[in-house]
Amino acid sequence: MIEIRELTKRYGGVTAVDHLSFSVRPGQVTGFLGPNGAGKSTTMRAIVGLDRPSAGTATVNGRPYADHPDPLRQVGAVLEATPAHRGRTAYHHLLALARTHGIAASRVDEVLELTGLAPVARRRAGGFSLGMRQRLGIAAALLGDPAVLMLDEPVNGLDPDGVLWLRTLLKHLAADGRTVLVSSHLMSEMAMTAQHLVIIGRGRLLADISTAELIARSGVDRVRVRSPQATELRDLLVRQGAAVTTDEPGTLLVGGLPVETISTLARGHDLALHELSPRRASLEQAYMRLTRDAMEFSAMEGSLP
Ligand SMILES: Nc1ncnc2c1ncn2[C@@H]1O[C@H](COP(=O)(O)OP(=O)(O)OP(=O)(O)O)[C@@H](O)[C@H]1O
Repeated sequence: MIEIRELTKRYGGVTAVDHLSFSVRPGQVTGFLGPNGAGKSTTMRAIVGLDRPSAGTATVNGRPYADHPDPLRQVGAVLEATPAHRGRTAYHHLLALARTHGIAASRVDEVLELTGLAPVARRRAGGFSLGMRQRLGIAAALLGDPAVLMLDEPVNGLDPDGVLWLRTLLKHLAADGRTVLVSSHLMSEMAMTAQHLVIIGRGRLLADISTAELIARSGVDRVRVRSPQATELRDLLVRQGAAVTTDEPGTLLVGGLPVETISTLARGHDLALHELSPRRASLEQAYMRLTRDAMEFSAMEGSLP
């Protein structure tokens, strides 16, 4: 469990994180979302004690990270993809880490298998691609078999196979009862990986919500209707107060009337329907709306005398 309470971090005149509070619970993947510069990395650095908060607290399993006698067994963190000594092989990099943290050497082979690095374990990390370095960072984070796993933008540099692999791995780790926090600026990726979402903008909390609920709240925006009598149908729907637009001949996008009403009206006027499909505002749109509003709000605040 990670608990952030009223966390604030200022760098000179810049407030990177602003009275932020949220909890990350075990048993599910939590996506940490926000546009570039929202404060995700700063928050994650504060969680592992790399950044000292200006105010507020960040605790892991009830204590600040630095107060744990066995931090590598508490939290596995992948904050940037440059962890390894370039001249060392992947195996020796992990072995050195294991030795300095009292972890059995046999665990090195386990994490190499888990991350798909076993075939390149004897190659020098200096020659690794960005994707391989990401995997090596994840292997290091998993060494202590930690209860909490935290990854900052781990998808960067991974190819589509790697993205799918990571998504599956994170879900398994969470299903085993671990706390998994993973940051991204891509809502589409997080919607497929995370069961819960914490969304921030300009260092402030915008939403702390289950992915399912955010999808449900995105709601039905409009109904797409196709008809060989689209013009008559459009006039009819407008008379009923609908907002109707057209993006291709014979097709209407109808706002303000439910599917049932459109169907009943068309039947009552003998108008044929070839398609009647509700369109959900995409999650991406819901996310953009949420973060854009935060930006505008902050811009307005900034312009006040
Ligand atoms: N060491 C630092 N010194 C000064 N300003 C910083 C420092 N670290 C971060 N910032 C500023 O704090 C704000 C938040 O940055 P942060 O890197 O935490 O955001 P982020 O959400 O992780 O963004 P990104 O997705 O671009 O990595 C930004 O305005 C950034 O310029």
